[in-house]
Amino acid sequence: MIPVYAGSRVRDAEIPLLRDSSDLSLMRRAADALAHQAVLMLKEHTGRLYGSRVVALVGPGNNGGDGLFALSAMARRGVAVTAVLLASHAHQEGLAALVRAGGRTAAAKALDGLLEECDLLIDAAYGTGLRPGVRLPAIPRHIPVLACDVPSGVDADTGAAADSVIPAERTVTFGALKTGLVVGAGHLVSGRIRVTDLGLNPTLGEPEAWVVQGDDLGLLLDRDLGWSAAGRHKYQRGVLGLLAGSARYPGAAVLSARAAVATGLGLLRTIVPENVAAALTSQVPEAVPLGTDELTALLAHNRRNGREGATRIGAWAIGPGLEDTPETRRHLQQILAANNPCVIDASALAMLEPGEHSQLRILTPHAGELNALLAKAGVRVSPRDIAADPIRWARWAAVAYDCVVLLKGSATICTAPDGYALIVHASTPDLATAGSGDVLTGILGTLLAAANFPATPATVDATALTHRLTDLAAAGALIHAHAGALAAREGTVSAVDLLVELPRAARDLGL
Ligand SMILES: NC(=O)C1=CN([C@@H]2O[C@H](COP(=O)(O)OP(=O)(O)OC[C@H]3O[C@@H](n4cnc5c(N)ncnc54)[C@H](O)[C@@H]3O)[C@@H](O)[C@H]2O)[C@@H](O)CC1
Ligand SMILES: Nc1ncnc2c1ncn2[C@@H]1O[C@H](COP(=O)(O)OP(=O)(O)O)[C@@H](O)[C@H]1O
Repeated sequence: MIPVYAGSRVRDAEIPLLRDSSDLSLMRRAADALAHQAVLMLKEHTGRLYGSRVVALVGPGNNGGDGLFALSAMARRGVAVTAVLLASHAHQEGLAALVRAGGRTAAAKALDGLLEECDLLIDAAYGTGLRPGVRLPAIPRHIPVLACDVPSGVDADTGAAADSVIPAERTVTFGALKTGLVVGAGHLVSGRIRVTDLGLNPTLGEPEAWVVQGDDLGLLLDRDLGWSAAGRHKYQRGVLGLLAGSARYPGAAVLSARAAVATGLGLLRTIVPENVAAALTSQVPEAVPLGTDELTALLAHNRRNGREGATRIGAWAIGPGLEDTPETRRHLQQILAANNPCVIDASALAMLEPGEHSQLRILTPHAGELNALLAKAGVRVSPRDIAADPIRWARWAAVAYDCVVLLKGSATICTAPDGYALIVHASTPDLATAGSGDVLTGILGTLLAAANFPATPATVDATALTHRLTDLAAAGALIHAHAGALAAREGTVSAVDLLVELPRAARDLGL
């Protein structure tokens, strides 16, 4: 797990250090790391170093200072370097170092001409000190860009990006991974990210969130708490109830059901409309239908005896393709009243009320659904606001609905009501395909069902419970992302391709 900090937090930690360190040692370390990555990129793109041409956009602050010191290091290695000064002033010591090393400076109006003969652009215009309203020069797409700390135009706190943002092939970031690089538009323009440690960690405090990766899966599932130990019988591997599907969206129920089974579920019980049942049975023979009367009896039994033992449903997956009818509302209310762990997706999200005390729920909205959830809770935001600061608004929804929220998008954000947040950011854009969310719901359902949550959560520390749910949500997103990566190797990715890759994805990640 990699800690992530708001860019302004890192800046606040850096500024006193920079002021106190007369030898500029921090800035030189940052610049050396930047120059190192620039050399790697030059070798990759041009196959040589000596005689290649590097231009840097240099802004008025310390970000520009990093760029100037990096250019001087490269000039000493035979690279022809030019600093394009975007403002009337630039970092003085950095400028002096550049001149000493034989580098050149140029005014902003010379940029277009310089770019015609440029092997690499270093973007050191603005970093964590960016204020809104910036206007940046357009860089032709064919020029490889290395961003210094943060791609210029990205808000390092939120991931919001200016229209003129300069997308980078790589970003070397200093001190810590910044929130703005892993969520929102910032995530889409940062390219490959390298973090250079500046020894700031003791002064940074609690991270804002954590980025999780495939090798974190074991930690997230917390095997000690009962995840799929070998030799368990099917009921212990997890029994999931699925409330999904409609005549209009019969495929959604099938996708969720198949995903749940492919992730290693013990037993699947399904409540789907009659006109979906036949298709479901033929495409998911593992599913065992659950009648309305049986549902009532089963939930009553759960209430009396807890969720342990044969045939007790341990968790629910609710929503994919569901139609809002009196019957589905009745089922939903019955299930929610039983307070089983559940993942709630798609149209079922619109059937929820804010403020219900329900820590065992994971809601899985995309940005549009999050917008609607927040509106219902009286929080007026636009989809643009959500795109500009997704962690903030996912947290608001987690508080308003008192449950865990998994916000889908190019980065997936999982957050608990107390703000604990995990980010899955390395997923392929190919996942953005119809039905992909239904697959995720099935995966999450299986993880919840197998996690053996205590039947009487009131006796368990509520925060620990929501953190465990958040961990499982992120684990599900990781498995989903890895299945997407495996499928993408063969070409475009459909939801069925994801299903095919799920068993391998689960095995690769050690599930
Ligand atoms: N403090 C330190 O020890 C270190 C700082 N580092 C660098 O320092 C950067 C932060 O430096 P700064 O705080 O100087 O911030 P920046 O260099 O990111 O930008 C601040 C400057 O840009 C101007 N500016 C901001 N927004 C503008 C806008 N919209 N239009 C026009 N001008 C605008 C400000 O007036 C100020 O002059 C980091 O991103 C990082 O690159 C690194 O060198 C690591 C070490
Ligand atoms: N640009 C993107 N890059 C990576 N993953 C994405 C991107 N856009 C969407 N996703 C992921 O694809 C899935 C789409 O889910 P959803 O929007 O519910 O689709 P559907 O309702 O069609 O099934 C989510 O897991 C989401 O995080």
